[in-house]
Amino acid sequence: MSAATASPAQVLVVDDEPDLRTLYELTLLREGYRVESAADLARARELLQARRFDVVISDMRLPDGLGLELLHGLAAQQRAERCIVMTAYGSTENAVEALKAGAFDYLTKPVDLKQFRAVVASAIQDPAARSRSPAALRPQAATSASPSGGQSLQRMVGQSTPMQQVRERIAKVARGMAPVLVRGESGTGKELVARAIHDCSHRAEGPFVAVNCGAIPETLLEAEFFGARKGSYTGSTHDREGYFQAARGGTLFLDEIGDLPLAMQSKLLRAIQERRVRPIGSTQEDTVDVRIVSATHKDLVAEVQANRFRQDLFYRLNVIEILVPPLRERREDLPELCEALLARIAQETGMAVPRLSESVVRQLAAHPLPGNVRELENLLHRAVALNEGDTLQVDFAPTTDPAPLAAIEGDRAPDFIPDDLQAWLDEREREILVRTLRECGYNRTAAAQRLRMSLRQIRYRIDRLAISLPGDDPNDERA
Ligand SMILES: Nc1ncnc2c1ncn2[C@@H]1O[C@H](COP(=O)(O)OP(=O)(O)OP(=O)(O)O)[C@@H](O)[C@H]1O
Repeated sequence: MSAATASPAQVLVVDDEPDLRTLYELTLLREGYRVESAADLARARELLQARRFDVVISDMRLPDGLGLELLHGLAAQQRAERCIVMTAYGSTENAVEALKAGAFDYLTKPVDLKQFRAVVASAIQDPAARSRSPAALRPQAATSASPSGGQSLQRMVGQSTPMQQVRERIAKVARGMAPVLVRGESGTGKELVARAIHDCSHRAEGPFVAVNCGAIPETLLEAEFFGARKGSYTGSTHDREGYFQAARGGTLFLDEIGDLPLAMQSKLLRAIQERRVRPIGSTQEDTVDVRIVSATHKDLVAEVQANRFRQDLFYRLNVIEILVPPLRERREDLPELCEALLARIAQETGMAVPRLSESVVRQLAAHPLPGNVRELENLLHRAVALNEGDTLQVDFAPTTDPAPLAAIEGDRAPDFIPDDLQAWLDEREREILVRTLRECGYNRTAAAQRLRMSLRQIRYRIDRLAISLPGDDPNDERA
C-alpha cells in the first residue's frame, strides 16, 4: 500500500453519483491515499490542469461526456496518471475500448470494494513509476524502464526494423493490465516476448506462469487452471493451486491458446470477465489478480470463423496484439542471433564458444529455417556438439529427420557403432523423454522429477529435440 511510501498517493475520482463518490472516497482515504473528486468531465479537467495525480478513477458515463474522453486527453498530453475506468456490468465493448485507449485497468459496476482496493493498489504499487516522467516510459527509453525489463529486452536479439518495433511495442504496452495476444509462427520468440512484457511491467516482481494450453489433457484442464480441493476428484489427495492462483500478482502466459478446447474457452472467458475462479470442489471463489498474455501460431480469426474458437474470448484476449515476424523477414538479424545463441549454448553446456565463419552465416541465411529461431538454435546446438576444431561447421540435415532412426536399425547389437553419435544419442534421449512424458500425462514437472532433472532442464531438452506435445499438431502422434 502506498501509505508506506514517503508521500501518500494522489487519487482523482470522477463519478456523478454523490453516494458512490462518497463510498469510493471513504474507501480510498481508509487506504491512506489523498483523494479529490469531480462530478463531471469539466471539473475533472480543471483539477487535472491544476495538478498531477497518480491514479484517475472515472465512471464511463458522465453528464457532459464519456470517461474515455478524459483518457484520450491524458494520453494526448503524455500524462503519467494511470486510469481506471468503471463500466456497466456486461459491457465488454466499453472495457475493451478503455484498455485499447490506454486505461491501466477497468472495473465493472456494481463495484466490488475488495476488487476496487486491489486494482487501485496495483495501479499505485510501483512508487518509482510515480516519480518517473512519462518520457521514460516511451518505447525508445524501454531499456531504462526497469532494470530487469531492460535485461529481458536485451536478451531479445535483433536490430532489424521489425524487431525494433516489437521491442518498442512491448515497452509501450507493458504497463497496464490490457490482455496481449502475441502472434507469430512457431519458434519466432513469442514466449520471449511474453516474458519481456512481464519483466517490463509493474508486475515484474510477481510470478510469470507459462502454460502450454495444448499440452494438458482435457479432463485435467479445469483443475490445472482453477485449482482443486482435496478429494474433489479421484486421486486428488491434497488441495492444489491452479495457474490463476499461482500467477497471482504476476502474469499468466497462455501459450498455444488456439488449442484450448471450446468448453474450457467458456470457462476461461468467465474467469476473465468475472475476475473470480472457483477451484473444483470448493464453495469459495478466489479473486483473480493476473495479467493475461496469450500466444498462438494459428490464425485465430480463421479459427473463430470455423467455430473452433469463441469470438467473445478472442475479443477479450486480443485487446493488444503483437506480431512477431518470422526469421525470413529479418535475415539481417542472423549474424547477431547466431552469436547470441552460440554464447548461450556455450554457457549452458560449459563448452568454449566456437567461431562461426562468414561462409557458414551465409549458408544459414540461405537456409529456409521454417522453424525460425528455435530451428536455428537446434542447428547450432547440433553443430556445437559435433564440432571439432575452432571453426563451427553446420550440418543442414533436418534435426527431426527420421532417416537417422532407419540408419540405426539393429543398434541393439552388441558391436553396433552409430555413424553419427550425436544423432543417435538425440534419438535415444527423445524416445525416453516422449515415453516418460506420456506416462506422466504430459505433465512436464512430473516427468522432470521422474528423470531427476529440473523443470528448466526438461523444457530445454523438449525444445532442443523439437518434441511436440499433444495439441501442438493434431496429426502428430509422436508425443
Ligand atoms: N530475438 C531473439 N533473440 C534471442 N533468442 C531468441 C529470439 N527469439 C527467439 N529466441 C530463442 O528461440 C527459442 C524459441 O523462442 P520461443 O520459445 O520464445 O518461441 P515461440 O514462438 O514461443 O515458440 P513456439 O511457437 O514453438 O512455442 C528460445 O530459446 C528463445 O530464447
